[in-house]
Amino acid sequence: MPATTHPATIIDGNALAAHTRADVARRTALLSARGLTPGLAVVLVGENPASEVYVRNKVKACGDAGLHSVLERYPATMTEAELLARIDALNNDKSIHGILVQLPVPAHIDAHKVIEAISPAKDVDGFHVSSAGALMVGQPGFWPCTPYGCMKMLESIGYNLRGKHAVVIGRSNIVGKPMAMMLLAQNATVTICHSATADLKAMTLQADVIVAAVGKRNVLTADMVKPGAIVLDVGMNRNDAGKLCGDVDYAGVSQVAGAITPVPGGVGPMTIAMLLVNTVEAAEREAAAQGLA
Ligand SMILES: Nc1nc2c(c(=O)[nH]1)N[C@@H](CN(C=O)c1ccc(C(=O)N[C@@H](CCC(=O)O)C(=O)O)cc1)CN2
Repeated sequence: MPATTHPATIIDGNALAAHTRADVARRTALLSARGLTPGLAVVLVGENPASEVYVRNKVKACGDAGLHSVLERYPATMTEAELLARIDALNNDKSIHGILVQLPVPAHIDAHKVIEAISPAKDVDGFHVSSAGALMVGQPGFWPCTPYGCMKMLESIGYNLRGKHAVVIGRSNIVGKPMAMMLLAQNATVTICHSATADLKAMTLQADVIVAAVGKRNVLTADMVKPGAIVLDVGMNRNDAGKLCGDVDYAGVSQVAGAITPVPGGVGPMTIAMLLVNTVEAAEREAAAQGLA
């Protein structure tokens, strides 16, 4: 058994998201007073029940913060060409500053092609190759909402990443890779682990910060965590009782870690809050381009 310290500080994603959304509401009010209301288009193709919840929450969060939003829902039979045509129309819609296509899309649609069709200026998910490239080279651009939210959570506890060892478990384009880039930009030493990592425990035991983003429960257990480490759980899974849980064995790890994010109520709410931040940012850039700033 690992040495037990004391229960970890819980990083409350709901509270931080509420605070972040209040700041978005303030920025939105300033823009609206100048005649430019930030607008988000959310496109959902098919009937994935989890996606239905997420897009509803995104639209509600927009309304609560004073943003304009449109939800475009299409049947799973929508063709890729039809979806690309809708994105083209939204790219040219002056009332829309941010566009997202909820993932996953049905199998007959190429998600990469769809993401690349979104104008980089409206890519508030931060998934476009231009956005990924900008993050990689430290240029202004939109950061993917989930890792961006993780960075805000670290900031909220005043954590200084300089010289710290961060281990990211997972190498997806929308979480693991951008997460590693963001940690690196803050001068952390970063290790990316994945399904072919020979000895995951040997890696995580060295980590001051661990981000678990695999999509599999109990990927990180208490014996894999150095006492006092910061643990961010990006996973969204169901346990045997059907209850929502993350990638981390929360009960065990929270006895060893210095701080930890819960699931639910951790990184998830921050994903939506950072989407609003990116959308208001896109609108602010447009306002500046129009000389309204
Ligand atoms: N176009 C996108 N698609 C997807 C993204 C994304 O950022 N852009 N991320 C995920 C889903 N997602 C947002 O879209 C998301 C997932 C979970 C949550 C959240 O708040 N979860 C709650 C629990 C919700 C529940 O009870 O089911 C929590 O963790 O507290 C927000 C957003 C994949 N697709």
